[in-house]
Amino acid sequence: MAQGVTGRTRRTKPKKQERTQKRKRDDVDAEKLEEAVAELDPKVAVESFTDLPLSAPTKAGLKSVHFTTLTPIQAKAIPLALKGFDILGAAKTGSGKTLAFLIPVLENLYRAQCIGGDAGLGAMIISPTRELAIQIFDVLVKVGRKGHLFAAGLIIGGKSLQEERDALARMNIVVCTPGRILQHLSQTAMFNCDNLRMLVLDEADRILDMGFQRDVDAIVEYLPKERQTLLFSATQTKRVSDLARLSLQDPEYVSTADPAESATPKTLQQNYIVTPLSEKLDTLWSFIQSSKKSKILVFLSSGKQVRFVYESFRHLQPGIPLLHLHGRQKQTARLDITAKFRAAKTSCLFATDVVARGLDFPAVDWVVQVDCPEDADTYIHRVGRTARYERAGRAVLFLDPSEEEGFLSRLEAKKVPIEKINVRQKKQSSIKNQLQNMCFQDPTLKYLGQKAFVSYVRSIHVQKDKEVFKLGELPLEEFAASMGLPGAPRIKFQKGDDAKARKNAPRAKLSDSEDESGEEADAKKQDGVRTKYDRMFERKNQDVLADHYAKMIRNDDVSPEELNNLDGTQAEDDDLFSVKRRIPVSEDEDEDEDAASVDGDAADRIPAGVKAVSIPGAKDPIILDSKRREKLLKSKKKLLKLKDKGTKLVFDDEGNAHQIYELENEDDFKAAGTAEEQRRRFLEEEAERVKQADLADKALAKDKKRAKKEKRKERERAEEDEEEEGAALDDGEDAMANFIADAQDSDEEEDEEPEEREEKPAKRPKKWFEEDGPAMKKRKQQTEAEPETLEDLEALASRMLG
Ligand SMILES: Nc1ncnc2c1ncn2[C@@H]1O[C@H](COP(=O)(O)OP(=O)(O)OP(=O)(O)O)[C@@H](O)[C@H]1O
Repeated sequence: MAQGVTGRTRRTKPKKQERTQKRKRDDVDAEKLEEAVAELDPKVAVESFTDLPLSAPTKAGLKSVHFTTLTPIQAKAIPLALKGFDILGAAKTGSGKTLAFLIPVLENLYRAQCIGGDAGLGAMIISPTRELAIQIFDVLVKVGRKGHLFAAGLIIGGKSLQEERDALARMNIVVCTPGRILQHLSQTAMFNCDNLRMLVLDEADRILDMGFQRDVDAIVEYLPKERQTLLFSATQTKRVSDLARLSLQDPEYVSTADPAESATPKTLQQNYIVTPLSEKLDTLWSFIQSSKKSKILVFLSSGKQVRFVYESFRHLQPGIPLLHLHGRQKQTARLDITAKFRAAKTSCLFATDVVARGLDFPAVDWVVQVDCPEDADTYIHRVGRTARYERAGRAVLFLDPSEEEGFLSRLEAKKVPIEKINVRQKKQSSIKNQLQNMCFQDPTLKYLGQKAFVSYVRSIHVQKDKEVFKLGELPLEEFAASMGLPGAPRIKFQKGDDAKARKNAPRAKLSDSEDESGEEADAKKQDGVRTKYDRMFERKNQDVLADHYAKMIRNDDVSPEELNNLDGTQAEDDDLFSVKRRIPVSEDEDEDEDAASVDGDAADRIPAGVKAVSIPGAKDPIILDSKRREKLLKSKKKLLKLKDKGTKLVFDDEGNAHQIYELENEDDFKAAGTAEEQRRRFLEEEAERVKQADLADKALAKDKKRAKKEKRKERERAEEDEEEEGAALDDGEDAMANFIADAQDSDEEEDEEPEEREEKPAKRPKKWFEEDGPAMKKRKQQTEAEPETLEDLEALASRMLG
């Protein structure tokens, strides 16, 4: 089959003459198949693909992927779909629904000889997420590549409209996401779907729900009414209104689920634990610690939660490769991460519901739901990422005591067999102090934590099921403390906030709203009025975060050690995830001569082609990737900064050095209380110190704001005085005077408040993580670059599609 990836159709070899001959043979085949399909009795059970009237290329494709027996949903749905019925297909997660619609798509278009550029678009397959669309496309290519001549492509965005447009014009089968295909339908003059024969909605209930409602209704308007429609999902919609929207004609409801049975696979073991919100992170950490040799998928409620948990756990070096995925990452990063998780033997992926549906990650051992899903259907899809197609798997759900009763009743209604288990107290460890320490030392992590907190609370606020999600009963202060935050950030809720609409909003839009909401935590005034200063403060923080995150996503999604692990060579646990800090360099100081050489160990970590020198006493070698760094070596004063500060030691009578604490008098130590008391006191003091530092930060910001306000008032007063004086001037002079005053004002404003300008945040000194040397640039090019050309994307997709 000819395949195109996000923007162009790519044809496989057969030369023109061979193709024409093949088309003739196919015509004959198609006619024979048509007769065979007409005679096919869908009530007669079929077991093997060879029992079905399928074309030779499809049979060969199935053989090449070693599929011989049909799964129950395939056995029921394929014969009906071949005969042209509209279908509502429902079967458990991992039961083979993808082929249940792909085989009929290939076959029905084949029999109709809807092949080649002139035939036009014959089938449209819509998926709710890009990842799932790619996976469907992957299966289509695998099954269709043994001799089918269709042109198939992916339209999921991440590519210029023009390139996608050109490709669409030649496609016979398109796999797409709703938003992007609608964009083409409404903006591409030459794109028409008059010949469309089949519409398929995978995860149909999701596509038909509130979030995609408008897009889907608009898409359907462009499609011919006379067509075959196939809807598939593990949690199927049967709402008449939904079916009417799609103009389904007497659809056949095909389900393999026994109504008395659960919609979850039998091979899945499901448990829940009750853990207060404030202990969730501790429980998750302890869980990961006890499952280091597993492949784990952890669901959290928002991208910000995912980012915070991933970043903080990474710093804590859990001894298992960590990955994270959410809808606001760039497409290339998302594809890369799904590919890595697919290939991994042991790994822990923190993700939002962007991977809850349809994705077929092989051999996931555990699905952990740290944040309660919005409803039972989401629960079913999430746990469905494990125990796929006859394999075993385990799922565990964390519930706050306030959620337990409500959510269990929702699961019971869906007959989900779930049992309570308790956490072994011996295995439970707390990371609260480490998180507190990390947030204190690293403001970026603190901001992330605050954003994560706010987004979590918002996600609870917007939940529709108030019997499960009771914001008032959640221990929010304790939750903030458990994340290492010095207090619970203040939150202002927006009216009419629609979680699903936000979920489906384009990435760019989302990041706007996200940034706005996130920073409310610190920056919004109690009366809700946002000043220029507030905006400036928000912008600065976003700036730090955005850059920091961009870098982390580009460089550190998987550390080299993690990559090793993914390759199967397990590194030492305690070597995992070390964060390599960059060496800070200040610009202006005296210079002097000094130099050194690289030590062997450090040299291993330096990319080939980059010069590096080590400084005696300094932890890391300096990478000579710029003139500035070379200059640095000439300044003794600067070099001093790079050396270790040293440790204070005390010498005993024999002249032996000791750490200070070693020489503390035992009686003194005992007098200060038990070790546990001292530890608790120390932690309390430290927590207080963090709180005070935070208050001081806020007070400072307040003072600055007041000073600025004063200045502005003074200036306004001066302007008023000037205006009064200038009133005596004649008209011409007056206009000129005003003009000059305006110009001066704007200059002044620039000098005084440059950071208040909306367009560009003030340039700030580079941080340790913002090195921009050649090595970095090269790495950036390799890892972060949004694919600019079609070839980039094709290369990427071909990696995905194997
Ligand atoms: N006939 C078959 N024989 C063997 N394996 C199959 C067959 N059909 C599908 N599979 C395998 O079963 C797994 C699950 O299939 P698929 O992803 O289509 O499930 P699904 O029902 O769509 O799941 P979900 O509800 O999560 O989307 C895949 O790994 C697929 O390769």
